Amino acid sequence: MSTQAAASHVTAGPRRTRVKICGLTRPQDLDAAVQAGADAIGLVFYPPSRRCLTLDQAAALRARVPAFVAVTALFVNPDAETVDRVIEAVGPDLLQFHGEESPDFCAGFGVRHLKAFRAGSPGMDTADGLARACLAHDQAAGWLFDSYSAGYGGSGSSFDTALLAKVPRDAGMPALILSGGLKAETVGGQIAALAPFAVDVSSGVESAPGIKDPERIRAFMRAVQAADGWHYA
Ligand SMILES: O=C(O)c1ccccc1N[C@@H]1O[C@H](COP(=O)(O)O)[C@@H](O)[C@H]1O
Repeated sequence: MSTQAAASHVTAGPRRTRVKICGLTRPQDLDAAVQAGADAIGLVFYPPSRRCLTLDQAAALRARVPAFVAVTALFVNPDAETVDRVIEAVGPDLLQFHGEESPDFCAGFGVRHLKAFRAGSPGMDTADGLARACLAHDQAAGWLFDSYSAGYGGSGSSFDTALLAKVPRDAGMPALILSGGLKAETVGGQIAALAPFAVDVSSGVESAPGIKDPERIRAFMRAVQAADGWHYA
């Protein structure tokens, strides 16, 4: 192999798209996600959601999570006391904000956070508008893109990813996390087209809201690995 060919092989070699499985409510689902290789799991603290947990339920799930798997606590326009109580009782590695929270609010808890954006919502219905919204949240560890649908997320619906065209992708910027209606059948195409840092799924690996399906979790993980170019036996 020539030097040039070897260099291009190294540059174009397999990458690894991180995977977050969100909306876990049962220990067996958490175990299935961890065993399938999830990098992160999400616990929902938004009372209208059928995936919403009590502090005791969340603490019990959190206790099953092994080292090197990150735990995210998801909120929609919470008050600060609610976030503090979750941090105290559950000890999440990351907070995930899905509402209209301000940059200062998101950054005010001493825990790293993801800011979710509903792509297509007013002000975020053009590539420029969405990029502007992101840049206001430059203290986030990641920008998570979800669809604009009734409620605040977890709906299983997708969005026009052309809206992501102007989101900054430079090193040192918050990670681009693709979400919204992903499933095993579609995630590979999205990874090929957009090369997100991570993908986040909830409805697409469920048999009913809040009830994960272990085979759908495994199929999703296999689809991500195949898109990345990893081939496991
Ligand atoms: O899961 C929920 O119930 C939820 C409620 C409110 C805001 C966000 C929620 N979930 C997140 O939405 C995205 C997309 O989920 P889906 O795969 O389309 O179902 C994902 O980040 C969930 O964590």
